[in-house]
Amino acid sequence: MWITLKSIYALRRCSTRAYTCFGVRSNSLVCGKTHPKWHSAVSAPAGFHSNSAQCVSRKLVRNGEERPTVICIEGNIASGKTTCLEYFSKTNNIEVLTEPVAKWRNVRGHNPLGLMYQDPTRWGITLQTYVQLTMLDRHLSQICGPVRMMERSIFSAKYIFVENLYKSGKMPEVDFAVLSEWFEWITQNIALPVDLIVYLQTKPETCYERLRERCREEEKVIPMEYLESIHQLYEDWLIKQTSFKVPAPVLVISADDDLEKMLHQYEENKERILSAQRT
Ligand SMILES: Nc1ncnc2c1ncn2[C@@H]1O[C@H](COP(=O)(O)OP(=O)(O)O)[C@@H](O)[C@H]1O
Ligand SMILES: Nc1ccn([C@H]2C[C@H](O)[C@@H](COP(=O)(O)O)O2)c(=O)n1
Repeated sequence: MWITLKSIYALRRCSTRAYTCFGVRSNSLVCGKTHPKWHSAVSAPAGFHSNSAQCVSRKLVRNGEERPTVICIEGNIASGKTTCLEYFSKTNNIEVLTEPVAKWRNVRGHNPLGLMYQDPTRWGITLQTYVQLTMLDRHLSQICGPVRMMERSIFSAKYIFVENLYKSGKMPEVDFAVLSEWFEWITQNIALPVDLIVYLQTKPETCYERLRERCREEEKVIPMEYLESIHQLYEDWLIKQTSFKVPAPVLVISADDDLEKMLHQYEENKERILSAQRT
């Protein structure tokens, strides 16, 4: 099975078992340099699903590059994540990666985000499959500085949005099963390090107001209950820490305040955020 990834990887082998063919390809242009096309042609153990315990760690990792500190900004829809990233983008040596919403609104002329809001049962799987792919691409994209700040993560895509669709009865079980299989394969086989999660904690009411103000066409149908469900899932994941594994320490920033106060809070927390320790 050949897999094409955008970044460079080497397969860290930790077992002396015989391997069959498993390749990783890179075709990306990085800071002006083109990387060799093919990297690492090693293989997965036969039947790796059933005997994966024999291979303690065989994740795909970057090839000799020093990795940056990775900080993910998490929060409800319209909680202020992009605005927060805009603030940090003015700081030297921080690479800011916003969510690829433009792609979710236009993939080869189709709008899976809009379709999902119109008919979540039919199109939830379509949007979330694409979100998973594009978020993976974000996590794996080439390093351009010592600190990377990302809007959300592949983890919240699954633990919050896919979970919400499924739990609310809007995603068929088979769609959820397929997405879960993909997610588990990805996270078990590819190293996706996160060093700090900054959770912008808001009341759902605040998000509702900001959503109305932002007025994104596809989101006009979002009711308050949707924001409440997303809020609850975030709280269970990052505050109570009772639902899913939290991949990094969490810094909670209360984000209901007006813009001026928020910018002040970001300034105050800047050192703490940027000095996140690599795990
Ligand atoms: N602290 C704030 N007070 C009032 N409005 C805000 C604040 N932060 C962001 N906004 C506005 O709310 C909307 C959503 O913010 P945005 O940063 O796009 O949220 P997200 O990226 O989390 O969806 C935008 O119109 C933005 O200008
Ligand atoms: N996995 C995801 C991630 C995001 N969305 C939706 C929610 C919003 O309508 C839009 C962008 O989110 P924002 O950055 O504004 O919080 O994408 C989703 O449905 N599934």
